[in-house]
Amino acid sequence: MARRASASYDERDVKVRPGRGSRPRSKLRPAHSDAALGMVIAVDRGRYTCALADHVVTAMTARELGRKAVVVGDRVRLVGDVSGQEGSLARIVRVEPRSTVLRRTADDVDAVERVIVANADQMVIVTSVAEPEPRPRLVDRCLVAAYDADVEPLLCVTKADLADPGPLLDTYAPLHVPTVVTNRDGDQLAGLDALRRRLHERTTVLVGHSGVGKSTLVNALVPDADRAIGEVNTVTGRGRHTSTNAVAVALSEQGWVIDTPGIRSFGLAHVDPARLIVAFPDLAAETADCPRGCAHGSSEPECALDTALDAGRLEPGRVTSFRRLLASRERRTGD
Ligand SMILES: Nc1nc2c(ncn2[C@@H]2O[C@H](COP(=O)(O)OP(=O)(O)OP(=O)(O)O)[C@@H](O)[C@H]2O)c(=O)[nH]1
Ligand SMILES: [Zn+2]
Repeated sequence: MARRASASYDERDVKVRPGRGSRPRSKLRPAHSDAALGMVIAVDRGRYTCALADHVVTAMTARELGRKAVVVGDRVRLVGDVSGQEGSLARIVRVEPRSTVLRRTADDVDAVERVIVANADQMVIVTSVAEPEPRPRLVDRCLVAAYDADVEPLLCVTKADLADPGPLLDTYAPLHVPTVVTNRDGDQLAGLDALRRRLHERTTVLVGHSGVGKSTLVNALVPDADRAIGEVNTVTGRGRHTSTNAVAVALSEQGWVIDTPGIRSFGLAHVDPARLIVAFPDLAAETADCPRGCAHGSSEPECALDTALDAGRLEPGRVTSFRRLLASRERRTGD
């Protein structure tokens, strides 16, 4: 299925700072202070599709940016031909400071971090009740990444027409993560209104395993998403978007939803192992009774997680998920 972006965004979504025309240019502050502000909505082989106030332009990065990665969600300053006309190419001369950075590594020991999106304030973790089966450990990893990046998580359980979402919801109930359930009903998607309310005026990144229904959600939320991506592709002249990249789509309600390609794993080499527990609040509550310095791993002699397990206060699967993640991360430091 084609990845998509929107050419029909709302100009209120792109916040333009007041001009600085009256201020003299200092030597330290180079030119381009009058550069147009845009948001990167798609990246494809060195070409950046950027949404300006009322049109979309294709851009490349200027040499002065160096090797700094520019990703979907970035607010950038553009110079050159910003008309967006066919064949035009603008230059990105600056990346504005990011409010959030969502990262991922190939595995838990990989030193190379990949920034998935910038400036997202919400992460919708999409998981289907069936086809494909839920992968709780992938969900846990997404939660870790969300908390680490200071991005608010939301769980979206899809395909509730195929199986009862109850057990999956029960698993995550103790986490107090907001949850939305959707299902196919004829050729419609039910449950969208609750999701729409959660997306209002926010920049939301959708993550999840391949096939869970992310693109289906985006298409249902933004009825012209497919047409919009077609327009972007005409601009870049590169045909269909590769499914290896994230794409931002503007919501008519204001806000952005960023579709990302399906993932099999979510490497967390960049996350401090001591912070993993933050994504497991149900477990964290039990660790108050741990001895000082307890890392809560399976080899800890007096970890309160074991006491809680024995007493039946915790679901074994939750503790296993946490400890597997912890062990996987600790391998890196050789502990
Ligand atoms: N039964 C049912 N099928 C659904 C539902 N939502 C999506 N699907 C189907 O699930 C399949 C995968 O949906 P996609 O939206 O392409 O999934 P995706 O998460 O975008 O997958 P990737 O692009 O690989 O990451 C498609 O055949 C959809 O028609 C649903 O609520 N119920
Ligand atoms: Zn412990």
